[in-house]
This record gives sequence, C-alpha cells and structure tokens, in this order.
Amino acid sequence: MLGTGNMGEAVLAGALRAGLAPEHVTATVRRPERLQELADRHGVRTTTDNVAAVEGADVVVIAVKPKDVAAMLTQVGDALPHHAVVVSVAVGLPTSFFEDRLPARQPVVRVMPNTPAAIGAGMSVLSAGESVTDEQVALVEAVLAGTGDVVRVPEAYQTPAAAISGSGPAYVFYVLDALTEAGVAAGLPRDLSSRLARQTLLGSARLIAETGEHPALARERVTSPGGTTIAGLRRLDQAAVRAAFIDAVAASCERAEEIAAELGD
Ligand SMILES: NC(=O)C1=CN([C@@H]2O[C@H](COP(=O)(O)OP(=O)(O)OC[C@H]3O[C@@H](n4cnc5c(N)ncnc54)[C@H](O)[C@@H]3O)[C@@H](O)[C@H]2O)C=CC1
Ligand SMILES: O=C(O)[C@@H]1CCC=N1
Repeated sequence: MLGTGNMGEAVLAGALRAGLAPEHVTATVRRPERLQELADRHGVRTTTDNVAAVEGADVVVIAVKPKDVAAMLTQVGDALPHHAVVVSVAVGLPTSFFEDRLPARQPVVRVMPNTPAAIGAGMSVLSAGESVTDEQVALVEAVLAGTGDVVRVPEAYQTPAAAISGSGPAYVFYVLDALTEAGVAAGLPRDLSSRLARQTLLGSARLIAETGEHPALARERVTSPGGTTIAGLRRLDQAAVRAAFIDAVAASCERAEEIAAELGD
C-alpha cells in the first residue's frame, strides 16, 4: 500500500478484517510519525521507503492524491516486479495514465473504493487495464472482497461511479448531519436527535437492501395522504433537493475530468 492515508487505511483495514495476513502487507507513508500508529493499529509492516515496499509484491495499491501519482510512478516504476498488479484508487486518472508511465505490459487495475471499506461495508468499482489477466483481476477482487461489495465496470463508468459511491458517503454524512441539526432546531436534545437520525438512515438503507424495493415505493408507504410526511417532502421539492443532488454529482464528474486534464491525461 503506497500512501496510506484516509482511503488507503480504510482499504487496508477491510482487507485485514477478511483475513489478509498483516505480515504480508507493507504500508508506506510520507510522515514518519504515522509509521508506528499504522503498525500498532493494523500489525502491518510500515516504511517511508516506497521502492523497498514494492520489492517482491504481487499487488501494489497506489493511494496517494492524484497530483502525487506521477512522482510515485517515477519513483517505483523500475523496482516493480513484472507480474505485480498496480491498483490505483486515484479519482480521475485512467489506466492509460499508469500504463504510459510504467514499464511495458505492467498490469494496471483501476478501482474506486469508498471509506465504509474500513468496516467491510464498502462499495468498489473495478476496471482492468490493457495487460491484465483474468487471474490478476481475480487476485485484486480477492484482496478487495473483505472491504465490501466489488463490481467490475467498463472504465467509462469510473467517473460517474466515483461521484455516486466514491464521494457518496460524504453526501450521506451531510444528510445525516442536516437531519440531526433539524431535530435540534425542532427542540430535541442533540444526543437523541443524532440517535434517531442515525438509526433511521441505517434502518432505511437496510430495508431497501433486504427487500429490494424501489425507493420511490418505500417513500410512498411512509407518506400518508394529507399527513405530516407529505408536508415535509413538499418543502424538499420546493428547495429543489433532487435537482441539487443531480447538480452535485454532475459537478463531481466535471471535477474528475478537470483533475485528469490538469495532470496530463
Ligand atoms: N478519501 C476518499 O473517500 C477516497 C479517496 N480516493 C482516492 O484515494 C487517494 C488518497 O486520498 P485520501 O486517502 O483521501 O488522501 P490522504 O491525503 O488522506 O492520503 C494520501 C496519503 O498519501 C501519503 N503520501 C503522499 N505522497 C507519498 C509518498 N511519496 N510516499 C508515501 N506516502 C505518500 C500522504 O502522506 C497521505 O497519508 C486519492 O487519489 C483519492 O482520489 C478514492 C476514493 C475515495
Ligand atoms: O474527494 C475526492 O477527490 C475523493 C475521490 C472520491 C472521494 N474522495
């Protein structure tokens, strides 16, 4: 794991929970004070030496910010074992960005995970590059299996997928925070409001997951004619909340394209 920050550590934690042996994992960081912290929390080997970390590796996950990826590839490219699958989680950067900067035929897999990976409840979308075998994709899927659901998609879907499932937890936390504040505004103690909002979000998500029901139908079953819910939904429609979500996802997609353009691909 090269660059073990928020996302890298979440993927690491999920994979370890599902049985990946910590002694087979090396996590790199830039700041030496993170070395002991990561080793204590996860039992993995840690180092600031990216080149040493990739020696003998079968899978090399690159989890630095998109702007730091090119320098990382320059640094480790020649040290990568030929068979090592390079897995990128960087938003915006296509597999060709990596293939153009790595030795010929180095296998590259692009993954967009999300932070619930840390507790095995993540969503990852995966796309294989030019030189990846089915066995190598299966190996990456096996590593990711502990982080939650994994789906293989055409690479063209990576940008919108990043906007829905990659950034999505932030939007959901935003809604949770807003609902909690709304409860406080309506007179509930903060702890109680937070508990009601959190369990409602969890229960609603589980209900949809377990019944497979369309969310619009599930919403209709909460909405009594002339009742309280329709009064609230009407305000959400007046505030164009649905359109705001559509705009938010479009803005996220635009930003992904911008990042790719800024970084040369
Ligand atoms: N945060 C999220 O929810 C998601 C992030 N991503 C992607 O994950 C990547 C990382 O994002 P975050 O974890 O949020 O950022 P972060 O800043 O928390 O993590 C990046 C880590 O890389 C380290 N780093 C930078 N250069 C390094 C080097 N040369 N050697 C070793 N370590 C180095 C930094 O010190 C930092 O700990 C990005 O490419 C982002 O697009 C993808 C999906 C979701
Ligand atoms: O905000 C970002 O750029 C990253 C990518 C998807 C989620 N977080």
